[in-house]
This record gives sequence, structure tokens and C-alpha cells, in this order.
Amino acid sequence: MKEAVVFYPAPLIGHLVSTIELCKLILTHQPSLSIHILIITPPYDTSSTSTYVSTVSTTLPSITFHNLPTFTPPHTLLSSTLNHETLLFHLLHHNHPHIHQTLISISNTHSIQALILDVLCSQSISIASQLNLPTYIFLPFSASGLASFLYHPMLHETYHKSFKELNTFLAIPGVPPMPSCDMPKPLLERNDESYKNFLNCSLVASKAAGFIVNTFEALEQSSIEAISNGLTLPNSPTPPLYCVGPIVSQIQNTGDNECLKWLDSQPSKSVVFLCFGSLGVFSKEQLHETALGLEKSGQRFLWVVRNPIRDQNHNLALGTQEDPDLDSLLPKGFLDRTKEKGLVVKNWAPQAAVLSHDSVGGFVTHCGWNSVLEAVCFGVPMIAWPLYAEQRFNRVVAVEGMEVALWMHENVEGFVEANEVEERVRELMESERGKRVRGRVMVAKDGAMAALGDGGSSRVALDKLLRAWNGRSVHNKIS
Ligand SMILES: O=c1ccn([C@@H]2O[C@H](COP(=O)(O)OP(=O)(O)O[C@H]3O[C@H](CO)[C@@H](O)[C@H](O)[C@H]3O)[C@@H](O)[C@H]2O)c(=O)[nH]1
Repeated sequence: MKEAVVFYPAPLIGHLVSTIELCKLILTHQPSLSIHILIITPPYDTSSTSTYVSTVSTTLPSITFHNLPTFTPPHTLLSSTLNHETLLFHLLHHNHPHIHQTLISISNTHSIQALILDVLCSQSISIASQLNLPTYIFLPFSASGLASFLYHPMLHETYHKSFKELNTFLAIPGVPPMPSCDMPKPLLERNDESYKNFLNCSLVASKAAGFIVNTFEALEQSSIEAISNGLTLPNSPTPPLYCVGPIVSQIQNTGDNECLKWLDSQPSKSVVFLCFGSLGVFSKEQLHETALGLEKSGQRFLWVVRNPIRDQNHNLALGTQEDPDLDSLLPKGFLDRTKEKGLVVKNWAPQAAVLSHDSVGGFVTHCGWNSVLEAVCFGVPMIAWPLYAEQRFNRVVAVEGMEVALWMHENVEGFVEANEVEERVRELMESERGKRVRGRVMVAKDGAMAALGDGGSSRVALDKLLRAWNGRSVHNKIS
């Protein structure tokens, strides 16, 4: 029987892209392997995901997608006040029987060597153990994030208030002192359903056969050591850690893309790129204020702008985005006044290609982990402006731990004023401190290349992982 591994990614485009990049890496080293990916269809527009999946299906025949049945949740679950993670966990629970069934069906024709669950899908580990499958957890975020994820039950026992009310610094092994309010957004409210789900995920994680993390040793030495030495799981043995990154999106053939052509005409390292992940959005007021700050900074900029949010509590956009009307969103005359120095693009830019362009000298990012890694790989210093998910946590790690970013300060309402945008951008591009951050990111870039090269830490970790899969008795058909 052909050997296979099965991936179960969370239905978020950022997680799916990281998963596919990991699959490509695995196939480079073990081309004979058949890879199966279980796909959830969420109850909102996912046309970008479907387009992506169909491109991957046609270009990578070793990867087979299995679409799990669509789940139509009760109306209350789709209300705009409900957080996205709660809806996600409902979807995941609903899918348990379908996962079980699909794994059995794959095993009729393949010998499954491993099941790899996205960290958000960790609760499905029970299905895998019923089927006697070695199950790994893939973290498309940092080792510091894994440290905090594993240590969450300890924090839960130590404190009895919600993180958002604690007003203290949390001591998580291997992680810089973490302001409790900067913990991942779904963990801030102790009584929230998504908090309980995340806690359950952490509680079952020690049963995994290993953790696969998109990072590299030189970037996150202290958190990797803390995890490997058992400090984050003090009450049970820690499964092996495989840091195989940085795995970042490959630069697409972007042809005559408008912003790349514009970058060609700009001086070396002169442009600040502002881009906020696959889902990040701002209020109209925040867009207006950011424009004022950029203009006052006098720096060159390339800025990806989306339609504003309606709900102030949710800085993320689900579903397809219509093109924003820039004239009505940005200050009067802004586009005209800045046309020599700046370019605003609607909705999406080819980020990896932009960051790799010689004209780009700084990156204002929401601190999604893929964005942080891409900036590191291309040696671009950052300004950290988090919006949702674990991005505030990543800001602390990137600024205080890795020292590859400057901190964008928001006021108590979470609003960033024009002066702050101006000062931070100038600081990054003009000051000694900016120079130091640039130096640090260049060191991290070299570390990334070394980790991926022959004998590098990430190559060694990947070989170990593939050997662990190959070492498994491959003839047992599950039932
Ligand atoms: O205009 C754009 C916007 C995004 N991207 C790409 O999209 C990806 C975005 O990934 P990431 O930076 O990780 O952000 P999110 O899409 O927001 O990712 C989600 O998943 C990440 C991994 O778990 C988390 O770290 C984030 O907080 C969470 O929001 C990157 O490869 C970018 O290059 C583009 O190419 N062009």
C-alpha cells in the first residue's frame, strides 16, 4: 500500500497556506509520499480558499484534498457579535465523525504514517488515538506561542481572574515577561467558550507524538530550550519538538504587478510597506489617521488598504472584500499630495515579492506569524501593529525577545494616532534605534538561511521527523 500522511488544517487561509508550504517541503524530501488534506468548508464566503485549493490540486498531484461535508450552524452562531474562534470550534466539533470516517476510507488504500493536526484542531487527537494513529500537532506560529499554549493550564491554575483583568506580567518559560492583556485574544476572557476550547486543546497536547513548529532554533532559542527541557509541561513528558522553519510562501510569478513596477522606480531600502495579513481591516477613522501620519513622516510608502470595518471589536474581515473607494476613505487630496512618494493598493499585494524587493526598507505589520517570518527571511525590520488573534503576543516576542521590530503604541481605546505613526515610521527609517533593529533582522535572516541549509537545525529536524514516520510499522490498516 502507498504510504500517506494526513493533514487536518484549521479553515483559515493563513493556516492552510502554511500547511501546504510544509507539505511541499516534505515532498521535496520524500517525493513518494502521498499527502491527504482534510478541508472544512466554513459557513461564510471562502472563494479565496477554494481558488487556492484548486490551484494546489492541479499543480501538486501528490496532494489530495478531501472536502468534509458543509456545516450550516444555527443562526445565533453566525451573529456578528460572536467571536470567530467560537464559530470555528463549533465547526471543528461538528466534523469529528467525518474525520473518523475519512481516515478509515483513506486507510483502505493507503498506509497512514501520521496524522498532523493544526493546533486549533488538537481536540481531534482523541479520534486519532481511537484509530491508533501517531498524531502530531502543527503550529503555524512561533515556538513562544507553543510555550504559552503548553503552559496555559499552569497559568489557569495559578490565576483566578481573566487575563484581561489581571494587569500583571505573566512568567511563561522561555518567553519575555508577557503583559497579561497581550495574551492571545481568545484567551483574554476566562468564561468565554473559546477560552475553554483553547484550554482543552492545551490539556490534550501532551498526548501528541510531536510538535511541528514553523520557526528555527536561532530565532527562538530560549522558548525552544524551555519547551525541550520540559519547563512548559512540568507534569508530563514533553513530546519531541521539530522546528522545521522558516517555511514561508514562495514568491509567485507576479508578472507586471503594479506595485512591484512602482518599487522598481524607488531608491534602495527607502519604502515602508504597510500590510495587515489576509484578514486585517481598520475603521474609517483609523485609515484617515494613518494616512495623516504617513504623509507627515515624509517617508516613501506602499500601503495595502481594505474597506473599513463596521464592528469596532473585530479587526478582521471574513469573506470576499470589495474594492475600497480610496477617495472617500482617505483625507481629501492625500493621494494627489503623496503621489511622488507613495502608492496605495486595494485589498492585496504580493507580500513576499514586495518584502524581497530591494526598495523596501521597513514593514508595518499586524504581526501574523507568517508575516514576521517573511520579514525575517528577507531582512526587513518591522513596526509591530497587532490587530487580533495572537498578534499582541507576537509583538512582545518580536520587539522584546527577537528585537526585530519597534512597538507601535495605541491609546487606551486601541486607536493609533497620526503622531505615533509618523514618529514610529521615522524612527525605523532614520534613527540609530531603527539601525539596530535592521542589524538584528539581518542577523536573523542569516540564521534562517543557515537553518535551512545542509546540516542546518531545521533540515536536521525535518530528517528526524521523516525518519520517525518511516520507522512506524506501516502495514496496519485502521478500522
Ligand atoms: O496583501 C496581502 C496580505 C497577506 N499576504 C500573505 O498572506 C499571509 C498572511 O499570513 P499572516 O501574516 O500569518 O497573517 P494572517 O493571515 O492574519 O494569519 C493568521 O494565522 C497566523 C498563523 O497562525 C497567525 O499568526 C495570525 O495572527 C492569524 O491572523 C502571508 O503569507 C502574506 O505574505 C499577501 O501576500 N498579501
